[in-house]
Amino acid sequence: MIKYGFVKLAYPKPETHDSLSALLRAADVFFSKPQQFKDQYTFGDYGNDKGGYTSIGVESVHPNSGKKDSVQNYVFRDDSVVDHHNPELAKPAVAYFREMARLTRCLNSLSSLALDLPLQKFNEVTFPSPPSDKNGLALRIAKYEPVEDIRYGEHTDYQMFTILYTGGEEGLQVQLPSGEFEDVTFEDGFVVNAGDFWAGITNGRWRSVTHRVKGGGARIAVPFFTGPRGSWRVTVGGEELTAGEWLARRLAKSNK
Ligand SMILES: O=C(O)CCC(=O)C(=O)O
Ligand SMILES: [Fe+2]
Repeated sequence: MIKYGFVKLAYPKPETHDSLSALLRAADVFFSKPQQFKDQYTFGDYGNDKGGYTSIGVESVHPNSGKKDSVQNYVFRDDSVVDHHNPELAKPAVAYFREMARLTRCLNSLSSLALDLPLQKFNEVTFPSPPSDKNGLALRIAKYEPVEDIRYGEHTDYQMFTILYTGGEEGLQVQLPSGEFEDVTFEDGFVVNAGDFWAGITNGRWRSVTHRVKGGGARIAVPFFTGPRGSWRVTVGGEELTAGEWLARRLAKSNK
């Protein structure tokens, strides 16, 4: 986290891998459906509160590049309000979302220990009890087109952690402190990226890592984003604002 802004994490338990496999099978089926079928699950811009489908050529994740990414996505923002979603995808997605929420609790506690902070500090803001405003958790299932060009522009992730399944195929590249981009693959688990909030939380000790997806064969990746309730106050690049304001600002840019 200090030098590279990411770590590799082996599957914590077999159930995680099983629920991921079920999700990948359902995703394969969903993305192979006709465009008109998939479009009925679009509920707004990428990043909207209901989640759902975003077609190819909508997202533009590199801030200010204006270049559209060669990817289609399906997003779940919740593990309970799912009636509007594609049912075949929602079933395994909810199970996987819950696995990821459990893993998020572990990573949050581990972070507190590493930073010498109260053990439940990050869990209290990610999973407030009773639930107050919306947290930043989101499951993204991304199907990349087989193209030679960069398929997902360079960016940092917006919030706390990204627990990313990349499969064994090349695609993900992270920027090293030297400025070079290096291929990262990990078949037996997740790549966990640090997002934009950590630098403010740790006084600059942990950094968010710039990464992108290079060209290659068709590929599915499954990032799970973790983030606090929207009203939590954060500092990003010297500016103090709420987590929700920062997330909305970054998402708005990625829809341009
Ligand atoms: O597809 C990948 O490996 C990376 C995805 C990513 O960077 C993201 O969703 O923020
Ligand atoms: Fe990312």
